[in-house]
Amino acid sequence: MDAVFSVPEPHNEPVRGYAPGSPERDAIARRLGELAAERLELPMTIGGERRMGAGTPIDVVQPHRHSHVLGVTNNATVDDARAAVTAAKDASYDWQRLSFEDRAAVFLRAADLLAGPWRDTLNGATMLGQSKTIQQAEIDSACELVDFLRFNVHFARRLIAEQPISSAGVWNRFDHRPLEGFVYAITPFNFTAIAGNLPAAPALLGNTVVWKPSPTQQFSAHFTMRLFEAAGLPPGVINMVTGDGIAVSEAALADPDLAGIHFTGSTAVFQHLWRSVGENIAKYRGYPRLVGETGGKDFVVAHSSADVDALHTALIRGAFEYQGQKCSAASRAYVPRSLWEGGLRDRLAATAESLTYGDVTDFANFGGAVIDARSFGRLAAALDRIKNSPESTVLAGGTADDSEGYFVRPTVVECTDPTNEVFTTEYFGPILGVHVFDDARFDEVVTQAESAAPYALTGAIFADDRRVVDRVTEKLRYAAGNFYINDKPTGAVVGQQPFGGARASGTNDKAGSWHNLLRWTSPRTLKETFVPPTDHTYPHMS
Ligand SMILES: NC(=O)c1ccc[n+]([C@@H]2O[C@H](COP(=O)([O-])OP(=O)(O)OC[C@H]3O[C@@H](n4cnc5c(N)ncnc54)[C@H](O)[C@@H]3O)[C@@H](O)[C@H]2O)c1
Ligand SMILES: N[C@@H](CCC=O)C(=O)O
Repeated sequence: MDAVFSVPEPHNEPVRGYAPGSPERDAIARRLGELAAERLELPMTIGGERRMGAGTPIDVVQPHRHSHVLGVTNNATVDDARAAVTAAKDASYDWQRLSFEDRAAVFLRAADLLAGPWRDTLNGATMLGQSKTIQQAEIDSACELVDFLRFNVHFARRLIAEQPISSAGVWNRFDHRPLEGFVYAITPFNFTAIAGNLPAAPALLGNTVVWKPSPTQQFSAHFTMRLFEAAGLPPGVINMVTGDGIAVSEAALADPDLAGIHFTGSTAVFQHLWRSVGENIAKYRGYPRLVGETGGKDFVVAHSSADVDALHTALIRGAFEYQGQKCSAASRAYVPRSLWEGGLRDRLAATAESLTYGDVTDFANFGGAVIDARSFGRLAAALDRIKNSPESTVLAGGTADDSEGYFVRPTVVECTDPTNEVFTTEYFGPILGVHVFDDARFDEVVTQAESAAPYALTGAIFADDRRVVDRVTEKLRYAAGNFYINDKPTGAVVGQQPFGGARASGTNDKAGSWHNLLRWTSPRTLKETFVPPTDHTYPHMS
């Protein structure tokens, strides 16, 4: 077809409310019942074929009721990983020869399927497998994933429209090639949307991918893979391998055709991957692109002019939604004594104590469980250290119970030492550290908070005094990749607040924006001269 196509204008998928009596609530309740009743095989998908593999089996359970097994998956072996790499390479030529519009249509169709008939399946799987409430699942596995898919197409279309200028007699062009080789996408447990986006974004630009989801997200990853297939994704474009990823990395990181890593997860794992790439650098055909969005120790700084109601709500939602398991979660707060002793302390503690964490299929609950036994153990140990720290006072929570599910209570800790681990260590759970300061020390506290932790992901200032907003925004310019004024530091929306951080928080390539997509192309410049010169001399030579 000879045409320059425009792509549909993207819009953010509206968030459904699931209020009592609403049709969407009845529908998700039904689907949750069906999903919970199954005990699925959760296979790999390699070159379009499903395979369980011979690696060690892993039970995928409901974190809020760990005796309930949703499905069984297997650790991919080196052979499985090699098969996935081969399948990705084999599919590469045909996939990149398809027009951009054909590739875009697959992902636009996936977005519409997800917004419609697949919505309850992805939301239900995310609720059961990752212990998200319906609100937290809806903003993730439905809306954010739909947004990623639609906005990626819009941004990629703009990117490939980018062309150089041409002088008289010459036509210059940019060929936006996919990378030469395959992309290795490794995804975290906590966002179904991120897990879907990391393989999909490079694939949209013509790359083929080996995708390794987290074992604790495998239930919703399984349905995401089925969704891509239902949307017409050809075999081998995205190859999903399962399990802990150790054997997958052994094969993928040693392969000469590794062209890029698209990672989201902890800082330690990304640093390990980066080191391995460095050690293998002479083996590769090119320099692999390394894109990693990693940990955070996200702050809320309050000024005495702040609106206390707004601050209170932001701290509760920012710290305790999804059990604090967001890279963006508010985990350290700096609060002036006038606000703290003027009522915020007691109110924050009372609200935190009132939050109910439980079975997420009971829609009355505010949250669920933390993801697994490892996370529970890490958080329980942190709570023990906090309780033994003389500078710390636990004002709410501080307890954990894994008898039925991996439950950790929303915890508020007041700590006098701003260098204590509660202000520096990413716990990835519902623990909020609060440092209270005399109002006159505000600037000093902002300076300390700026680099108290190695991360620079998200942060917020609460103040009504505009001069303070201006001063702090400038002072904390490099302390967060996503900075919020009078709002919680979580809940970035695709297309509105492009997301990512720097320092130990990652390469800041802003998921869901053209900055990220740029990393998955390797442009070739074409210069065509219509009437080439036929005399090698220049005027100054005569
Ligand atoms: N900055 C962001 O945008 C962002 C978003 C979500 C989560 N996170 C971060 O992710 C972390 C929580 O997620 P998590 O617990 O899933 O992280 P994680 O680092 O434990 O695991 C991430 C992924 O890496 C895999 N993995 C671990 N070692 C591997 C290896 N050697 N080879 C291949 N794969 C390997 C895991 O199986 C998983 O799929 C937190 O630190 C959080 O801040 C960051
Ligand atoms: N983008 C999400 C966080 C992703 C990390 O877990 C937010 O803005 O809350």
